[in-house]
Amino acid sequence: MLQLDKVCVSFRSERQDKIFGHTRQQVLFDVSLKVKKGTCLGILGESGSGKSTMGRVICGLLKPDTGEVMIDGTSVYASRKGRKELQNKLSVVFQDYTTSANPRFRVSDVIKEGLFVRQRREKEKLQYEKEIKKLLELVGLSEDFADRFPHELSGGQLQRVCIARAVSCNPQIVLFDEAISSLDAHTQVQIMDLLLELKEKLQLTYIFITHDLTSITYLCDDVLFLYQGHVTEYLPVDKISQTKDQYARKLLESIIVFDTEEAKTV
Ligand SMILES: Nc1ncnc2c1ncn2[C@@H]1O[C@H](COP(=O)(O)OP(=O)(O)OP(=O)(O)O)[C@@H](O)[C@H]1O
Repeated sequence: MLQLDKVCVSFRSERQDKIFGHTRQQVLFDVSLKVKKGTCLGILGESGSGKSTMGRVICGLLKPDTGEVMIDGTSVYASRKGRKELQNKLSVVFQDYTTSANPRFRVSDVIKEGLFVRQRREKEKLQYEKEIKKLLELVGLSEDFADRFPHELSGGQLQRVCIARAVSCNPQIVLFDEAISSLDAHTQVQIMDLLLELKEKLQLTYIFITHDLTSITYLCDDVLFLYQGHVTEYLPVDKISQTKDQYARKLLESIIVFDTEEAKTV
């Protein structure tokens, strides 16, 4: 359903040795991937590996230098129709829930942002109050939250509201860019359980960008390892232990406790 084919991205950077000179720094090199309907693809890489750049390309915000992004057979960047198609089908949840929800909006207004999109697209008059109550319930919040402001919510609760906004416009795909990284470990697990539940209930497809391998193994079907802008490994999560890629192995070794003689004597 969503496909990237040999995507390359570079940014202009100023040259230190010339007053008016500039070069281009390449950030993504021939990145290709395919997200199958109803699955969750994890994109894993350390800081600066190009994950968010890839996220921006996927959600239609950054046109690649070369390569193609396709949604259901339509090229996203070739025409306005392609971008529209993507906007209709994809929602995004960002890491920074505090800035992605307007602090002057009540929770009901935050969720309404997504409902407006749905109403415009489906040309159908929505009953906002009823829809907001339904969406709050869907993400595990009571209807009393509708009148609160973002600063009156915990991080986990506010991220639930952002998730409600993301699904309120009936997307097919949701892209999560480090969406649980700022939460404490316990809340992370609760949100991941919610995401698994929503994926089933609403038949969603996920793209989950993170630097955390544990959340990939909890949520994802496939994983793509990104290292300095290159895809170094791309495989099903249940085959992850078979990877020969050095970078992937290094990450795996950081979370797997090996049964060594040394460990036994401790
Ligand atoms: N708009 C931009 N202009 C110039 N360089 C950029 C721009 N956006 C990103 N970069 C550079 O691209 C590289 C990859 O950045 P990106 O934010 O995609 O990495 P990341 O893997 O998401 O890192 P993090 O996990 O720390 O957010 C970095 O070297 C960054 O400085």
